[in-house]
Amino acid sequence: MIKLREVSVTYRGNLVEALKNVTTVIPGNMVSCIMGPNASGKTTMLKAIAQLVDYKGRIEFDGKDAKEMVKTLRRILSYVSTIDVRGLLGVTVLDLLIYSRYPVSEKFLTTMKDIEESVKTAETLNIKHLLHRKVNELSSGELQRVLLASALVRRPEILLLDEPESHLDMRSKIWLSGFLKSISNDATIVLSTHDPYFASLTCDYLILLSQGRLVFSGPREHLLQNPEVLEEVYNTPFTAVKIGGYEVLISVPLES
Ligand SMILES: Nc1ncnc2c1ncn2[C@@H]1O[C@H](COP(=O)(O)OP(=O)(O)OP(=O)(O)O)[C@@H](O)[C@H]1O
Repeated sequence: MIKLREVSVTYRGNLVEALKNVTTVIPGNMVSCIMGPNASGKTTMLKAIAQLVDYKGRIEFDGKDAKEMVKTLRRILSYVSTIDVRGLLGVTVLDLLIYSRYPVSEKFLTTMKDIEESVKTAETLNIKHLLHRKVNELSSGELQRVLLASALVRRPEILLLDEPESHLDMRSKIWLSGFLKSISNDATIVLSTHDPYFASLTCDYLILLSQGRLVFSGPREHLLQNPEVLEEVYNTPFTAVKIGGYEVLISVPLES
């Protein structure tokens, strides 16, 4: 369980207030989604949880202050954002996966276990054929899978994903949704997304931000029954529809 208590983040001195007094609880061993319009603070919230930005307030992992467990978090937490790796010129996918194991690797040098785990993870995510390709030459969708692999290769207990479904085609999105659900028994997963369909298909728990403030946090069913919460934040109509017996949220004009 991750607890945020009155967490605030500012940038550029105090000029930009990206997160304002956010208090919420993110359940363990589930998939949680952070939603909200552009610039509402989703990435900042993930980065605060990952201890990648300074914040006021308190973040706890299972009751322990995150600021006192930074070393442990390097081992048990993976944070993934597409933007961060675009500059990795010449690095192969296999290099990236092995490098990503560094915090959990047994020795300073690469071990056979690191290589085996990297190949195994690549197999699981159907990217074995990409292992010797250069990261900066991949398509955006290929890169998205590779990044997920780089996060999973160290078997994290906490997995933070910034817009993991972006750039994925529909079939891959559905695959990703099922995959994340299938591993959520063993990991606490928090992702940010712009896609209400993907969020309602994938997440057990939803968090909604608007202009840095928490507007809603609770089980997905609650938001499905009250889509007007989303409508107010996005200023656009949302509705819950049943597809194949599964209820999801979509955003479409209700009347023409
Ligand atoms: N490094 C930074 N320096 C200054 N301002 C920043 C920085 N990072 C984010 N911000 C600002 O903080 C606010 C929240 O940004 P953030 O990236 O967290 O939003 P977001 O909800 O993830 O946005 P998007 O959906 O557009 O990706 C925005 O106003 C943004 O301009």
